[in-house]
Amino acid sequence: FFFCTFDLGDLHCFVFQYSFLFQESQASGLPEYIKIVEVGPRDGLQNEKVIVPTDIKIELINRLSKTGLPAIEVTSFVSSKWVPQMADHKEVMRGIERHPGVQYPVLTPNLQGFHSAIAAGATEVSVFGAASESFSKMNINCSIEESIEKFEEIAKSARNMDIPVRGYVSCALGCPYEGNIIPAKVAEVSKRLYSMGCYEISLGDTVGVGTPGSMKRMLEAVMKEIPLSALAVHCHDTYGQALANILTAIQMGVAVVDSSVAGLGGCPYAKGATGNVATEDVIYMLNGLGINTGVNLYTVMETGNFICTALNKKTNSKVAQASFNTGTIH
Ligand SMILES: CC(C)(COP(=O)([O-])OP(=O)([O-])OC[C@H]1O[C@@H](n2cnc3c(N)ncnc32)[C@H](O)[C@@H]1OP(=O)([O-])[O-])[C@@H](O)C(=O)NCCC(=O)NCCSC(=O)C[C@@](C)(O)CC(=O)[O-]
Repeated sequence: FFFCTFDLGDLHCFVFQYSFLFQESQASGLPEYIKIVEVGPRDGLQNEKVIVPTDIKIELINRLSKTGLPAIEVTSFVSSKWVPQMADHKEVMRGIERHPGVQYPVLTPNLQGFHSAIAAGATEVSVFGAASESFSKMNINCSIEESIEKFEEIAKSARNMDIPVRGYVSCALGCPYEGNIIPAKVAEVSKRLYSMGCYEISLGDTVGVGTPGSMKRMLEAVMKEIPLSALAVHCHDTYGQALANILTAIQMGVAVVDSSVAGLGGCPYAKGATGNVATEDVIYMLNGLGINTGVNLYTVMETGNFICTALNKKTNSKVAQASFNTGTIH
């Protein structure tokens, strides 16, 4: 192993990296590599009450691009009346530096959003459906069936333009309006998104109510319909279960995890739900399991520090909090 010192604000911290750990995952049957999809600039910021200046959003994404993250969700091409924080989507999309090998997806709810995104230079989009009728209506103002029709239009145009499409299924472990959601419904919506050409389905615990038990039951149902290699999990941490839920998913073979720097976030249409699991905490856990992510924990922590300072709030990352308190990352 080796260690190095670094400055985080006034702090001098030590980073220990145990390279031998990376051989451990092979022996345990866990995936050797987990792809982290950073959703902080979109999911993390969309619920912020005060409008974050565009140059801060661009700086956040540029910093994240230097951490080794393979995918960074940039913004969403939705109505500014619905989500005012994302109104500067074009400027953000046009303003960021793009690093080779990094994907920069954006959310598009309909063809109007898709065309605006492409015009602004997007090269990957995500459609976002739900396994709950009520959430679909509250979030995108249409039923699940109507949303599928809109997503099919996007998928068709995207196919013609060689644009990859990712699909979200919100409320995969519970709905803020309907409560329990049956796994069969999640599997059904996931299958429809996958069948229309979404290369990956991200299963969203939008309200963060899931547990390892409900995660397992939901994944078992979805895995009957969709190859494991096309699944991702997207966990909010409202009930403090996100890391346990992610561990359950990766023990079942899921190798793509969404997370948000500093644990920022929440959905404007899921009242009370807190942010996504913190990227720092996911990386720390995966490092400890010997799973490679290619992401540098220290630079993500620095980026978390940058955005928390800009937003004048405390990080939600336990790893960042502990490192600030003790001056050490193990
Ligand atoms: C989907 C709409 C637009 C439908 O909204 P609508 O009102 O039904 O749309 P419409 O087609 O009737 O058009 C009404 C107006 O909206 C405009 N409009 C129409 N489409 C667009 C567009 N794409 N971009 C910009 N403007 C648009 C359109 O031009 C028109 O403008 P007006 O003539 O009144 O000036 C609306 O409901 C909306 O924007 N919803 C936002 C939903 C959202 O962003 N939610 C948060 C993200 S989802 C989430 O966080 C969950 C996730 C993904 O993270 C996973 C998880 O955690 O589970």
